Amino acid sequence: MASADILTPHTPEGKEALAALVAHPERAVVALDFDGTLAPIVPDPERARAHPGAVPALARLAPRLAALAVVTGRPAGVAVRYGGFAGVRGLEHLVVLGHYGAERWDARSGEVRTPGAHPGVTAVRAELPGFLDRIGSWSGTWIEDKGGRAVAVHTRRTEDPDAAFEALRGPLRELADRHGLMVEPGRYVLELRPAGMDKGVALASYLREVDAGAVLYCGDDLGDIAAFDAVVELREQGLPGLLVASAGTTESPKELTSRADLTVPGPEGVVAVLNALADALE
Ligand SMILES: O=P(O)(O)OC[C@H]1O[C@H](O[C@H]2O[C@H](CO)[C@@H](O)[C@H](O)[C@H]2O)[C@H](O)[C@@H](O)[C@@H]1O
Repeated sequence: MASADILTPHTPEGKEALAALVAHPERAVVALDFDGTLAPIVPDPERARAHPGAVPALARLAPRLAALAVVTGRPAGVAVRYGGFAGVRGLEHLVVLGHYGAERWDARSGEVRTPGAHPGVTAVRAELPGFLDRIGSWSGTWIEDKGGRAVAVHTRRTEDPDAAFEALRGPLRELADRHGLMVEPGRYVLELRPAGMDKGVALASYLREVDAGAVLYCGDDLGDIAAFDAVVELREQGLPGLLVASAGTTESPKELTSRADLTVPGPEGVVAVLNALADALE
């Protein structure tokens, strides 16, 4: 992929934000989602790993920026492990906002700050296997235990992931309601987690914290729409923002791609964008 060509937003807002980012990288924040953006989608969520070009590209870019963040639905520590983000030269100031922003890992300290287990999640973790048996969920439906802050039910490995996903929506909503949780839908995954935090709230608060002068946000899934919306709102208040969708498969949600200033083909395209930006800043 030709390096400079990929970094070509098609909207005036995107072009303006890219110009602001290149003019003052020392005030800019680059924030990216993990699965589907930095890591290719794979059938087994425990085998997801960052694209081999992702960490080198992030490490090239980070020293030129005000801040670099990964904003993910994963527990922060899991994203750090699967991403290979710890102890990397150039990523000494990386921040990973996990569980949609409820958790935070700082490369500086190497520690995760977490609000601890939520009683509703604890109850659902215990109830879920029996619940899925009782409702007769599709064979291949898989529970991802994400610790005390969320539990996810995946249908990618069933015979008909769409049908299995649709069949689960109603029952899981009812289960979540009963335990004071919300259902976060994603790419063949329905996640039960506490309300009150999303990637938009997390991103906006982080941008305020570092006094960002411009932002690039890149994501691939429904959970990233809150971050896209936050950037659109901040743009209206004068903060230049570039929205990048990691897409190119039939799974890419239109609600996300239609809001993007730039759409690139999956993690490979994201790595190309990061390298093109690093080239522009060098
Ligand atoms: O916010 P993200 O970093 O994008 O995390 C969202 C969810 O991603 C993971 O599931 C997705 O990726 C899996 C591995 O490629 C794939 O098998 C699955 O179908 C996708 O939905 C993760 O397992 C979830 O916990 C995250 O919430």
